[in-house]
Amino acid sequence: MFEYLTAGESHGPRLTAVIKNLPAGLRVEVEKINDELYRRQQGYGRGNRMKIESDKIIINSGLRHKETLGTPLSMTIENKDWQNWLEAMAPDKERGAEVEALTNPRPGHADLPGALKYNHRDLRNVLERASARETAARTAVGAVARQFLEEFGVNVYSHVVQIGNLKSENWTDLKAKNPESFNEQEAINNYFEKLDQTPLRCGDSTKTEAMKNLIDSWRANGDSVGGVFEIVVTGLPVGLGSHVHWDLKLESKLAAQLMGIQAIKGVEIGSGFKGAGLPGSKAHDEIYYDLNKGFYRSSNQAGGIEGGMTNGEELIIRLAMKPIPTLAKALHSADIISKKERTAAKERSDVCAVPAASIVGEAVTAIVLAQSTADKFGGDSIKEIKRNYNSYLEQLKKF
Ligand SMILES: Cc1cc2nc3c(=O)[nH]c(=O)nc-3n(C[C@H](O)[C@H](O)[C@H](O)COP(=O)(O)O)c2cc1C
Ligand SMILES: C=C(O[C@@H]1CC(C(=O)O)=C[C@@H](OP(=O)(O)O)[C@H]1O)C(=O)O
Repeated sequence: MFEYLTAGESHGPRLTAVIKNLPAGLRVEVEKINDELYRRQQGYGRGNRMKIESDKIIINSGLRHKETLGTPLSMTIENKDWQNWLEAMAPDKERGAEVEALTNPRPGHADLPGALKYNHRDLRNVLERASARETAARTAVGAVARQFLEEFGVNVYSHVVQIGNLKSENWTDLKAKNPESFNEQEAINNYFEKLDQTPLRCGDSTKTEAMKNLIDSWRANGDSVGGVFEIVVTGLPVGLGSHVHWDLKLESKLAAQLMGIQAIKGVEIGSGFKGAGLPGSKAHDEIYYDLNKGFYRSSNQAGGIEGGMTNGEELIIRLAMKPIPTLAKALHSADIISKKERTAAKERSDVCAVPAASIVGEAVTAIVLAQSTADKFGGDSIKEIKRNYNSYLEQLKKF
């Protein structure tokens, strides 16, 4: 379930997303999809393209009176910038003499390996699809997945924890500070990226302005900057994913799809790389039992996954994003036609897309979790899936 495809070039007419097999009877609010598209566009550090676009979803099939039909859900997002690229990106017109080929590849982008692999002599044939414009379509798919997950009380949050070398505390640090007085809902409200708030939400609000200033200084230098964001998921039941085969493990599904986001170069679950340096006595989450709560843990180093399965604790993921490859002070490159020394192409570009990517990270996480939930509880309608889910909860209660 929730298999999907996206299509579309960055400066083509529109982006398309098709979700192949959703359960019937799922309530989908178009406004909630638009909210996520809006959040993705807000991130601090973006370039001028975001002033042109104002992404809105168009539903083409699969939804009737706000409920899924169990048929393919197809959606499109118009590229407003298309109007400025009618000649350069025309699908069914011969190439005009005025359309210049782009021949100076950018280090760090798909330009050169893509041209060599696909035998293109115009780098635009590669970059148009490599572009993270595509993440708008994935965010729309994620927004549908989120609405499915909400039916099961699952919520996905994110915030920025590092810009350049400037770090802020993460969710695990925050919870460890005052475990006795920790109020989960209050912390969630204070900590995570929201629709109506600053476009760079860092849990440690004292660092938010410093992070923005850092992005501004990289922009002033004609440079770019990367960072790390953290995703936290609440409300997951025990047992999504499986230990029985490598490709059924929840981490392998999460890592594969999250690494599929443009410019993401590292995935960490729970204490991750830091955990590798801890003694075993400090690295694991001791098991307790309470008649009301059932089995629970006093810490969450595992980040909510043990043996490839959710263990009922919060899912905690951190993703490293490299600095944006297009630089105003362009890097050294070589022309693919003349083979002579040239500086890399410098198109209009973002300086930092870590806050924006955190929204894409939420969407992709929601997609993986919706897929895993549908795999475990199966069914053609949302009612059938819920029935299976509720009877599983009963089984856990009686365990
Ligand atoms: C939300 C988002 C916005 C991005 N904006 C830009 C940009 O404006 N300019 C650019 O060169 N790369 C940008 N990137 C990164 C490139 O798309 C990415 O580095 C490129 O496709 C090569 O893929 P790779 O970094 O995964 O190897 C962005 C990535 C994301 C997730
Ligand atoms: C369009 C989006 O991001 C784009 C991602 C991107 C890249 O190379 O990845 C390059 C830029 O495109 P342009 O050259 O048109 O300014 C970004 O604006 C978007 O996120 O919607």
